[in-house]
Amino acid sequence: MVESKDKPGNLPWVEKYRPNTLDDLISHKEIINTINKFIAAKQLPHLLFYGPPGTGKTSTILACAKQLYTQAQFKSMVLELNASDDRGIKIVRGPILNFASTRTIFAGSFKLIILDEADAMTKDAQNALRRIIEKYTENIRFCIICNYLSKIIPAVQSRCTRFRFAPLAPELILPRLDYVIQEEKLNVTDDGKKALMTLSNGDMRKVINVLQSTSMAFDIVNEDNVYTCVGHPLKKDIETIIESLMSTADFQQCYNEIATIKSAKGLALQDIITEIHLLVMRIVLPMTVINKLVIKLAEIEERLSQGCTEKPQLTALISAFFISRKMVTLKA
Ligand SMILES: Nc1ncnc2c1ncn2[C@@H]1O[C@H](COP(=O)(O)OP(=O)(O)OP(=O)(O)O)[C@@H](O)[C@H]1O
Repeated sequence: MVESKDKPGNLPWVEKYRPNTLDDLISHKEIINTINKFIAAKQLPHLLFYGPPGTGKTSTILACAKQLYTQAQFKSMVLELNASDDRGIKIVRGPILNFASTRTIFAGSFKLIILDEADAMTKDAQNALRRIIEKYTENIRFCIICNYLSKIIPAVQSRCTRFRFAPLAPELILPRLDYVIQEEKLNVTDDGKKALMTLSNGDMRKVINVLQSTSMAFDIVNEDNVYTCVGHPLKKDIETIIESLMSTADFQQCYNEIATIKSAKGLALQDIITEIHLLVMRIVLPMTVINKLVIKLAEIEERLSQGCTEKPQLTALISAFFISRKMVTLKA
């Protein structure tokens, strides 16, 4: 993995450590093997890559393009369109059609159009695209990249070979993370690495971005510093909040205690609910009470995701715990 050496030092680390070749990519070995075979046989079909962010979709097609074309050919043979470009029918009838309909000067080869974040394209634009995909197949190959397959019309899906990029497994992220740590000469603890991987949910971009910001803000990258850097609740904060919810007798006092932690650490109620949910199963309460509590937590989370303000939802959270405690005392 020598990809960082020839890139300028002021690049964000996600770009500095973007894989240059297909072999540098971690995970998705079956996909990479298949694509390598397509390239070797010079029979690349139209491609459709889908899956969650930061799993290597764009990196894969860029590495393929580097394998297919020399540096001098790259500019004239590859058209890359992403979210910053217009997503309507105009872009299909304009730049895409122009690029697809002009013949390549390199005999025997085809040009490549990379449509990144294609799920943002309008239905009209996608419908216009399907004719172009068919008509110019001899001259052009498309690589359509999206997060949500359902946003791509079936007609476009059926013209492409689909590959799903799953979230990256922690054991695959770890060697890559160690490599970046070693290259950047960082002081990272084991619990810091674990926190980076837990927060990222298999998104390598997030791992590298959070690593970069934490290492810039703190001398050492440990669990507490990682969570503090992204404003995610620390384990000990959640334990204090649960303790307060389970033992404080006075509603107002409980509200004040949680609101103080929230504002001192700049925490979002949604993150607090997610973390409480992970711990709530471990609280010793009768199953019927836990069931009701989990349903209430889900309702609060839903309201927050719909844009409700945090204050009433915090009181709803405290009420849910107070009702559960009341149910326990009534049962006893
Ligand atoms: N499989 C991988 N192997 C090595 N690095 C990776 C991999 N996936 C992602 N990365 C890192 O994350 C960064 C972002 O990856 P990339 O742009 O390929 O993700 P993506 O799947 O296209 O995401 P999005 O859907 O948000 O566009 C890369 O620059 C690279 O540093």
